[in-house]
Formats: sequence, C-alpha cells, structure tokens
Amino acid sequence: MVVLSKGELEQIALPAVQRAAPPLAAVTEVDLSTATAAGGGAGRKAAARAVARACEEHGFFKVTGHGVPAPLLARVEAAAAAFFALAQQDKDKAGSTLGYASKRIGCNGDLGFVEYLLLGVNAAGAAAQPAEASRCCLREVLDEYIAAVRRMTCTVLELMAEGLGLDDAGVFARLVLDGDSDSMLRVNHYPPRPEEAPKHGSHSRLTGFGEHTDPQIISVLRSNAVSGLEISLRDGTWVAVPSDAASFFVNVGDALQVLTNGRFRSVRHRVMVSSARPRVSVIFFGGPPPRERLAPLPGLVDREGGRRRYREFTWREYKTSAYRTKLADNRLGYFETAAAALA
Ligand SMILES: C=C1C[C@]23C[C@@]1(O)CC[C@H]2[C@@]12CC[C@H](O)[C@@](C)(C(=O)O1)[C@H]2[C@@H]3C(=O)O
Ligand SMILES: O=C(O)CCC(=O)C(=O)O
Ligand SMILES: [Fe+2]
Repeated sequence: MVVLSKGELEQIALPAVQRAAPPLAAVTEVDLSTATAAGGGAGRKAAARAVARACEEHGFFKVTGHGVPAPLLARVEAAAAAFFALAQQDKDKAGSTLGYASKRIGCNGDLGFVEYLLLGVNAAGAAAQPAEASRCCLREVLDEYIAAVRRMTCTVLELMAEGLGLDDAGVFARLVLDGDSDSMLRVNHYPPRPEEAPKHGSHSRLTGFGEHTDPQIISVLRSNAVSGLEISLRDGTWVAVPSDAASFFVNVGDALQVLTNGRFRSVRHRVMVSSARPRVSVIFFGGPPPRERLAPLPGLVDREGGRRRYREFTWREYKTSAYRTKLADNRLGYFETAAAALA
C-alpha cells in the first residue's frame, strides 16, 4: 500500500480546480494481424504507413491483433495483483530481486502515488535477476510475457522502419534483439486513491506517475481496464487515453526520436489517479546495447537537406545523463545540435 505523508500528498496532488483531461478523440489503431498475414502485402504497407503517421503526429498508437495470448495477459495481471496484495514487509523483502519500490521514482526526488517492480531484461528476453528468485511464479510468468512482447515489439519496429521507407527494415528491431540490449520491464500498481475531504466542492487529482518521455527506443504498454494514462498533444494539451485491456499502447522513446532525426516524436505522458479501482500496467521498454552509438540515420538526415538535429552519443552516455535528471526534464536538449535549435 502506498502511504503518503501530508507533504508528499501536497507534492503529487494537482489542484482541485484542474479538471480531468478530455479523452483522446481518436487514437490510431494498428491491427498487427493484417500486417503479418500471409500474402498481406497491401495490409502490411497500410499498417506501416499508419504507424509512421502516428509516430510523427503523437508518438503514440494502439496495437490490436498483437498475437500475445489473452490467457498469458490474464496470468500476468493476476500474478501482479497477488504480489501487490502482499504485506508491505514481504514486498520490501522481494524488493532486492524484483526491483520493488514504492512512491519514489528514480533517484532525484520524484514521487508518485504508485508502487512498482522494475527489472532489467537480459539477452534471452528473460528478466535478469538472481537465480534464487526463479521459482517465484511472478518471475516465471513475467519471463514468458517478456518473450512474447519482445517478439511483437520487433514486428512494430519493422513496421516503423518500413513506414519511413528505410531500405533496412531491421534497423530498429536489431537493437532490441541484440544480446546486450538494455531493455527493461516495469509493473506499476496504482492503488485506489485515498479518501479525501473535497476542497471547493471537487477532489484534487493525484499524480500516479509524473509527466515524462521514455528514454528508450520504444515502450509497449498494457494495462488492466482502469484508465489513468494521459498523453500530451503537440500543442501541449493533455488528453486521457481510454483503457483497453485487450490491446497494447506504443510510445516512441527519446532514442527513436534521435534515430529518426526528430521525425518521430517521443511522447510526453503521465498517469493520473482518480479511480476507486487499482490500475495495473506492465511496460516493456526496448533499449539498445549500452555500447551502441546513436545518431540520426544518414538516409533521414539527407531527406532534410543534411540538417542533423542530434549529435552522436552512446546509449551508456545518454543513460548516465538521464539518470541525473528529474522525471519531467527534457533529456534530449543536451544532445541537440545548433540545427535543432534553429528548427
Ligand atoms: C527520474 C527518473 C526515473 C527514470 C530515470 C529518471 O532519472 C528519468 C527517466 C525515468 C524513466 C521513465 C521511463 C521508465 O519508467 C524508466 C525506468 C526509464 O528508463 O526512464 C524511468 C526511470 C526510473 O524509474 O528509474
Ligand atoms: O503506468 C503507466 O500506465 C505508464 C507508466 C509510465 O509511463 C512508465 O512507467 O514509464
Ligand atoms: Fe513512461
């Protein structure tokens, strides 16, 4: 259970006057079954175009027909719910092997009304944790989930490359499939919000996970049927994403914004807690190997008359710099070139 002191509550409560964000009018939906069907050349082209358009416009879209079995999704959800229902001392004990933490996000003072597990994902697609944890049922089901979601993620990354018209359709997927890929899995649990005396006739909204962009190439999110995720549109307005437990949501991350020379946008998002029901979300963050040199792809730079918006850096360098920032900071500013500033 996430217990907040008065000071912490004040830090994550948005003012009572702030109304709930309006729902996102239309989220692009990409049906992967049409993109992967045998003889589905036209379907694949259409899906690739839709993916690229969504990544340019919002950096966000929904995936249906994903092929991750519904019983596996149900098992992950049940195992996560069972873990978070444990007594606090048992969750704290498991913390060392499953990366459990509560309220504190990162190490620079960010707080949220959330508890979570955060696991590194190794080359085989399994959560990289000590062997003694391997008998735990949650670990086993998460390993199975990671393998299935990583496969689907690579299909989505191929569609992104095809939608950009790149000759090498595997250019993004290879980074996530690399044996040293720095990928992660996060399981977030947002407890029902605590009872609070209404101020000025309405409740304030609690920040579950403060606004940020994800650092990696791609984030693939699934939640139970409880909403709370909001994305920021290009004009800065926030919109709520209606939950859909049967689908996945894809976020463009900062690394993909760099590789595409800013053509795909890493989406700013947050989670607000206002429901009487707990939200459980599971996010696979597909990242490159630490040694990987990231820079805008030459083909995409050429299309912009040679204007290169980001300098080259390694993923290790980016991560070191990212972990010094606060959640809401713009982590790409440090890597921008003068050309980006002019744009
Ligand atoms: C405040 C922070 C938490 C974070 C690392 C950071 O310094 C800035 C990025 C944050 C983020 C957002 C997306 C993922 O949830 C995450 C695991 C990641 O890779 O970057 C978190 C980091 C975290 O919770 O440690
Ligand atoms: O829990 C969610 O729905 C999103 C959380 C998130 O953005 C993150 O963990 O990076
Ligand atoms: Fe995120």
